[in-house]
Amino acid sequence: AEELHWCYEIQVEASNYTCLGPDKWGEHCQKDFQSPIDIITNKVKVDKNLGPFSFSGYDKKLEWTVENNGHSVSVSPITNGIEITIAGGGLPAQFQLTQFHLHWSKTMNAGSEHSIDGHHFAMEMHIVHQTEKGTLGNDNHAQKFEYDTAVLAFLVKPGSAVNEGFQPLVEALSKIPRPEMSTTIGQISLLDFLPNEEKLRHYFRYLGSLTTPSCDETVIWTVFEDPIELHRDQILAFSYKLYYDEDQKLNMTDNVRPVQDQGQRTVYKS
Ligand SMILES: Nc1nc(-c2ccc(Cl)c(S(N)(=O)=O)c2)cs1
Ligand SMILES: [Zn+2]
Repeated sequence: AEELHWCYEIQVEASNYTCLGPDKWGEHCQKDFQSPIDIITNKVKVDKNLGPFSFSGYDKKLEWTVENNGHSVSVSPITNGIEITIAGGGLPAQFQLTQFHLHWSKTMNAGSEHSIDGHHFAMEMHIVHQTEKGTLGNDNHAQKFEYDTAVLAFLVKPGSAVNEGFQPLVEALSKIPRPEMSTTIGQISLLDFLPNEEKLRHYFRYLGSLTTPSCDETVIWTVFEDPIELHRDQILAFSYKLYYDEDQKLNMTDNVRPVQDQGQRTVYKS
């Protein structure tokens, strides 16, 4: 079964069991510090070191590549040299943006990977940043750290208004129905996709993993408390315009890993 590719539960049966669902994912996926988790708000601990983030390049209007990668829609900056970075927010270093992508469902309370007090949202957007693994400070008091990935997670709920910032991405979806298809969108900034900055002060923080194989336990997770609002039709477009398969038989939807045990981990809040 090793040569079988990983997939989400909704694909297992549809693919005639020729792919490995979440309970069978290999590599690090069966270990104890996995993501996503259910965030139980009355158990979180306030950490006063969790200050505001500093975003650099988030306001830059850029071209972006939008790709159907068979598991999600992945949006990467065409930067020609411009670095988009985050720092602060209790992070141990500065991290560079690599891509953002989303998870979603047709069911408005089943499309997020993290849940808050057992409640799932319609979608979840992950903005993925990397830093070179290594040490902080000079080597006599080097602080080694293994967490080389920082993901900013935004929950999405259906609202009454169209979210104009998302329209270019929503309209691009019909151009990339099948895996490996890509297109470009642009002159857009990351800020166009985010709630306005004063809403970015309230967040949860915990240490976990990639929510897709190889599930490396190298991720510093930030889950913002305030959801993004998209119109219901914008949310549904992801499930209706995108497919998991070449034959366009299986809508790309429910690309959501089930929540994992929190174990002895503490969730902090800003
Ligand atoms: N092939 C694919 N890779 C991903 C991916 C890559 C890096 C990361 Cl950090 C994540 S996640 N969901 O943990 O944010 C997902 C999605 S689909
Ligand atoms: Zn993700």
